[in-house]
Amino acid sequence: IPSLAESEAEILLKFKESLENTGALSDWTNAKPPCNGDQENWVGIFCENGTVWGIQLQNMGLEGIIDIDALSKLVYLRTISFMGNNFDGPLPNLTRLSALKSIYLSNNKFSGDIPANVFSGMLSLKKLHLANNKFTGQIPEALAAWPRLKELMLENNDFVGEIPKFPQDRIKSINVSHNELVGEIPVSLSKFSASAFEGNKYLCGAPLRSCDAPEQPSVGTIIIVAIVVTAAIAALVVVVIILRRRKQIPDQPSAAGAAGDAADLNRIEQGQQSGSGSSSPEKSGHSKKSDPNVKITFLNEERDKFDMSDLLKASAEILGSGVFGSTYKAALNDGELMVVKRFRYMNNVNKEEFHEHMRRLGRLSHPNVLPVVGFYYRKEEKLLVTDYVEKVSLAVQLHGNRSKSRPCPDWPTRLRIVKGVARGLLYLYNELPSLTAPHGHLKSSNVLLDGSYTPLLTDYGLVPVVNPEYAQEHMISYKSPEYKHSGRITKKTDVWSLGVLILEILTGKFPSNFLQQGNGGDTADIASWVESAVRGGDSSVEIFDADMVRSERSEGEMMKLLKLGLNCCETDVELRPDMKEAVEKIEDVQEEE
Ligand SMILES: Nc1ncnc2c1ncn2[C@@H]1O[C@H](COP(=O)(O)OP(=O)(O)OP(=O)(O)O)[C@@H](O)[C@H]1O
Repeated sequence: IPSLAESEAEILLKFKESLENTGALSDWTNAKPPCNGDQENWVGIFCENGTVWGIQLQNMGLEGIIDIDALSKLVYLRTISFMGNNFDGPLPNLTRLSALKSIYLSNNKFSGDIPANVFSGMLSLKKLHLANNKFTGQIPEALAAWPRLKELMLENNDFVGEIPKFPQDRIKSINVSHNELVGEIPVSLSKFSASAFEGNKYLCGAPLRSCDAPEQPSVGTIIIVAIVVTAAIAALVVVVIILRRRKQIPDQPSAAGAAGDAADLNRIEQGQQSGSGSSSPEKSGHSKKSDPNVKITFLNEERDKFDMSDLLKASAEILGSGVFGSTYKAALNDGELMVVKRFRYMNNVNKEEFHEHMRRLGRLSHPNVLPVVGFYYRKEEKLLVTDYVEKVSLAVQLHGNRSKSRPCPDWPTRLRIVKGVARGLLYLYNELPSLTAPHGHLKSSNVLLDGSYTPLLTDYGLVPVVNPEYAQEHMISYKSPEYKHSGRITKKTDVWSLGVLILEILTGKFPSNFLQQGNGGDTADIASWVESAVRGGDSSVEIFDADMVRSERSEGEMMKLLKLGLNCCETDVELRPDMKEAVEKIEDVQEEE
């Protein structure tokens, strides 16, 4: 439509006039219209049928005024992104852009309160990204009423007050971390990970600490609480047994064991409370003891360098709560950061077998596998100790708050992450051949990234020790199509998890957001979504993460990896590559053609 295209050029040039530092927009001139059909002639413009449907001017050093009046004349405009520029002052009055589906204004210098009515009438709004600015005041309550709002990214601002009460299942992705929010997290948001809410000192409720729980226990307290609770239960069992004996009910087979347990637990409790926590390495093995009862077993002599009393005393900050329990970060005296993860529901094997399995895990050594440094064993609960990994998880990196120290990973970084994950997995396959799913719980929160974005796998090799019913309900392998169809996991189940992870990395979409029951009882998943988008000929802009910086010459390789991800997700296990083949194909993908 030439006349419309011309007028769009005029509108956009008018829009450019109020911007400053527009060096990056040098091809915005009258020499060519912004769109020819679906072809974009101007940088940062997305076209469809000769009209502009999107403007994405990211990381261009732009400042000045965003001319909403001009933008409101672009009748087909549905998405705007001005992320990563230097815009400041109050949020522009977006009310006139009522057809917008996505607004990305993160990583600027906007400030001030957001007027309550600024989004009024924006009934199509699906995604609102205002992270890493200096907004103040309340999060507008009206956002909770927008029928289509799915993604809300408000992290790293100075928002105050309570989080609006979003209806159940409306929001698919949220981050309000590092603000000044207070009060209880609405129940409708409690399913999101703690990282979406952390950094708000007075915010509480699931997935953060309960509103009346203390904030930072020490690691020692965590252990003591676990022991005391267990001891109390055991003592209760003993009392019941004694009472039953008095009534001359014949002994139950478990009585002696339970009484022994209780005595043992009481000893441990006393030992723990009076124990100095000083340590001396045990000559015959790699274990280190502080007293006869409470001991963390160290799995690697070279790492056997910190004193257990350091760890017990260290104040532990909760990092989040997963399906097995909470994970804590603890700083030792010398500043070294450790992570202690509590595991419940881990009684599938007896103590000796558990120790043996941990020793197997402790022997692993690969640049993409986070070693288990040590563990603490109680029948009812285990603690696993690992190093703290600086950039936290891939999940946080992909879906969490963005800042200078945590920028959105670009395509080369994402490809390196996929390759590292693949190498780590292949290593686990080679070293743990007896396990059906050597990882078993692969997902983006279990891929940690170090300072140079090297991925490190964690929570691997646990399927054999987790109680089967619990594993079936909660571990990633048991969400696979083959488990749903045949009740079995196979050697290709981790390949499926790898496929899902690849799709998540490329699309920037969180797989669990797709796990809702469809009408026919079918479970929608990220692979079906990607597959139908590819089949339907959706543009790469719509499929790949819009925030992922890449060059034009990388699109072909990105598509190659996407298709490989889909292949790994094949419902029919026969059609999936095995781990070795999958990794070989991943190694073939290049940054650019
Ligand atoms: N060693 C570590 N260093 C830094 N962050 C970690 C470390 N281990 C776990 N985390 C982070 O702590 C948070 C809580 O982890 P946790 O393992 O308890 O839950 P999860 O990974 O979300 O779920 P699951 O229990 O199913 O693995 C996650 O964001 C995770 O990425």
